[in-house]
Amino acid sequence: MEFPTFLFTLFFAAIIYVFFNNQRKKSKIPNGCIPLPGPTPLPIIGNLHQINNVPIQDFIDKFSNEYGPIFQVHYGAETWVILNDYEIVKDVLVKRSAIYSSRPYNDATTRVYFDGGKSIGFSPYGKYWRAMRAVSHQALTQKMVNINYRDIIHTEVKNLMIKFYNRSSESFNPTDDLRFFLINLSTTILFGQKSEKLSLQIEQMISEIAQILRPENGTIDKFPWLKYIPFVEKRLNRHAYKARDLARELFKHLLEDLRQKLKENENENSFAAHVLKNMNISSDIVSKPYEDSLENDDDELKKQFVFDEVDFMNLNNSFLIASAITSLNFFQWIWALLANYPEAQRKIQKELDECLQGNRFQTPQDDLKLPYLWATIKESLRCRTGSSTLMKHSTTKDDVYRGYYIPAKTTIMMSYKSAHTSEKLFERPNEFYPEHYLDENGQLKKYDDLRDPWTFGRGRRACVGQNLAERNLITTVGYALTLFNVENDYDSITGNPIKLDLKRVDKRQPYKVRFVPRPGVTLEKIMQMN
Ligand code: HEM
Repeated sequence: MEFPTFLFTLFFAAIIYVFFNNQRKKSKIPNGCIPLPGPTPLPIIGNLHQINNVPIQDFIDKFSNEYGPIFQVHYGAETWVILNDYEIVKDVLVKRSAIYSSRPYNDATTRVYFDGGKSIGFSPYGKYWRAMRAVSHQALTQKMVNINYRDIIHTEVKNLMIKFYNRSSESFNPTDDLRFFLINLSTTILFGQKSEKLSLQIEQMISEIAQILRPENGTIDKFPWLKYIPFVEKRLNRHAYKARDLARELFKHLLEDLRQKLKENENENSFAAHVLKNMNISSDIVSKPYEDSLENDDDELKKQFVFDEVDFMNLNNSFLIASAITSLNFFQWIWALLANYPEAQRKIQKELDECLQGNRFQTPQDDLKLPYLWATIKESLRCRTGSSTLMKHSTTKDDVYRGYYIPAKTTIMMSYKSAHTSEKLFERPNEFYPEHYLDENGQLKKYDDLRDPWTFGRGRRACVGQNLAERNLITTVGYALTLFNVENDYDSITGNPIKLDLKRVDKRQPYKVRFVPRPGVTLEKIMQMN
């Protein structure tokens, strides 16, 4: 068959397949259930004509007004059920988490980059994921973070502060310094090592993987038949293949180094060392997350899961990506926010000065004396999450929720906005107001499942690195405000500060701020402070 004829036949076959598939899905809705509302899809492209290139939050707002807080859209062959109400999101993530805690199978990320879902973040819900999660959790408890990683955080944050001090005569965009700070911090925590070469390799790998992580990316998920055309598949997944090759090379060396280090010192304390000691790794077995996670695996729960080396490397890789990308989002935002709100800085500095007397840095033991700092971190996470929706979830079996039929393997997208900007939950939902998290005595309010930021997720699949992430955020912002006033750039003619447009910062547009040393702060003093 000629190639164009082959393509045409394939295209035609795909139309028929999608058409019949849609009909089949419609007829499968059980009696008494309501079909999910949503814009009418066209054959093959679904709702792409209405949602492609539209910011996710914009179409969520638009369709929610029309169809309510639960609706579906079709990204080509992919169906997303969108939840845009915090009570519903909580129901699904917490009360019905046994059904809603899987991840959709994404061609570039799951199949190519993570070798068929061999990782914690992209594995299906089930036996494999539970075993991954247990190993990770052990290495990231509050206690482990404070005992094992706090010193590393202290050292790396102090180095960052020295960089900021050395640039204190200018206004600058801190993104590059922050990126390398986060990579160095992650590699030191994960593997007990850092170097410029390593940072550059990771930087390259992350920039490739970042191209495929956006929820709306994934042409092959929208048009699955494309993957049967070899050169098209290779081209569409080029970032995933490149990132995978870089990761394999990188982690192979890191694993060799780690094994060598453990021979020399079995008390090696890095995250990877801890995981390697607790993970049952065999060279004979090849785990297959999808097959290994089949339902009815309860009897197997007590048996220790057997992993392979790729699982180990991909677990560490997931942590690297998860920590570097999400934390960078936070840090790109927080300095702009603080520069625009000097009054919040003064309140934080007052409590830092009272607690530390200007001659040391804070430690986890000081946490209770720093409520305004904690409230500011929470409020900045509430005001800006870095993406409109949580990481995609997926259903493990059919469910009927509020009368709607939601079949197994449906992709579930949950919007942060419904909780973060709810007038029912917040006095000033659209303002930066750290007092949202303080009680009448100025103390941090007790954790509240609805009002606390949803930025780390909720339920079984919530961020497993939250303790580490929060320790890092609080330490970095606390150290910075102990040493500096974060100021807006000045207009060179009038000398007036230029207030930043936070909407542009939110869209990751570059901006500049100044880190102006506070009275008495010198390089020598920073070097001496512990
Ligand atoms: C500001 C920093 C961070 C934010 C905002 C953040 C946020 C999130 C969110 C929203 C999820 C998905 C929750 C869900 O699907 O319901 C997640 C998952 C995850 N995070 Fe984080 N994270 C941060 C830092 C970290 C760090 C430092 C680590 C590692 C040490 C980490 C490791 C992970 C992992 C492994 C998962 C996947 C969990 C799973 O699928 O079971 N994160 N994170």
